[in-house]
Amino acid sequence: MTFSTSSASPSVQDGLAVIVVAAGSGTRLGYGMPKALVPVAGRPILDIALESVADALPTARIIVTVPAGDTELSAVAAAHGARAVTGGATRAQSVACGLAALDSSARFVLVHDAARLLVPGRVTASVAAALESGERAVIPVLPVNDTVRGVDAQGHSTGTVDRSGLRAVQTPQGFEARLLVDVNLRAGLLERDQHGALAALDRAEDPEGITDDASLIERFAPEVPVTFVAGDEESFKVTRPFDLITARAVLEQRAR
Ligand SMILES: Nc1ccn([C@@H]2O[C@H](COP(=O)(O)OP(=O)(O)OP(=O)(O)O)[C@@H](O)[C@H]2O)c(=O)n1
Ligand SMILES: C[C@](O)(CO)[C@H](O)COP(=O)(O)O
Repeated sequence: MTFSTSSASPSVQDGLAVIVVAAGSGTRLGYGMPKALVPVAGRPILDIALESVADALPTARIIVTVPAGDTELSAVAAAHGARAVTGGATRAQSVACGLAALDSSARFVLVHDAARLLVPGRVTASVAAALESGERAVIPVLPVNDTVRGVDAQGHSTGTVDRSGLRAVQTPQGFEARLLVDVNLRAGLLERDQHGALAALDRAEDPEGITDDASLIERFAPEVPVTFVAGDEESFKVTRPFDLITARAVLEQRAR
C-alpha cells in the first residue's frame, strides 16, 4: 500500500501527536553523551530530527522523551515548541512515558526515533495519510538488500532465508492513539491510576520480543492488521559511528 504525499493534511494533524524518543544513551555510538545530543554538521541529532518531523507535520503536537536529569535536549525540544518528558530505561518504556503525557484529545499518535534524524517528509506524511484513511497501525518498511542466513548455536550457517518475505522496519510508526495506549496497558508498560490518569511503569526489562511499537500490536492486539508504507534509505537510524558519516553526507547533498 502506498500513500505518497509530501505533507500531512491539516485535518489529520489536528488530532495527531508525535512522540520523538530521544532518551537513549547511545552506547553503540560511543560519544559518552546521549545520542540525540551528538552533533551532525554542528547541530544536535534531535534538532535535525525535529526539523524533519515538522517539515511534514508543522502543526502536530510533539512530545520528546529525554534522559533523566537532562536539560540540553529539553532546551532543543522547547526551541521547536515541543514538550520534553523524562523517558524510561528502554525504548519501549520511553514510549510509555510519552504516551502518559499524551493529550486525551489525540486521535492518532506517531512514534519516531530521534536517531532517524533524516526521515523524509514524504514518509512521515504517508504514515499520517494511511491513518487518516482508516488504517490503525502503520509502519514504513524497506526490502532487505543483503543475502540473509540463519545461524546455529555454534555460529554455523543454517542456510539462506528467503528475503522476499522479509522487510526492514523504520519509524515513524503510526497508530490510532487509543490502540497504542491499550496495548501498552496490556503489556504492563502503562497503568491507569484511580483517577484514570496514565502512568508509565518502571520495569526490569521489556516484554520478550518487543523491539518496536508495532510488535506490541502483533502481540497484544493480533486482530489489528499492521499496514506497510514505503520507507526510505534516508530514514536510516544512527546507531554506530559510520552512520554519522552517512548522515553528514546526506545533509551536504541536500544543501547543494
Ligand atoms: N531508554 C531509551 C532507549 C532508546 N530511546 C530512543 O529510541 C531510539 C532508538 O534507540 P537506539 O538507536 O537503540 O538508541 P540508544 O538506546 O541510544 O542506543 P544504544 O543501544 O547504542 O545505547 C533512539 O532515538 C533513542 O534515543 C529512548 O528514548 N529511551
Ligand atoms: C524501532 C526501531 O527503530 C525499528 O527499526 C528499532 O527496533 C530500534 O531498536 P534498536 O535495537 O535499538 O536498533
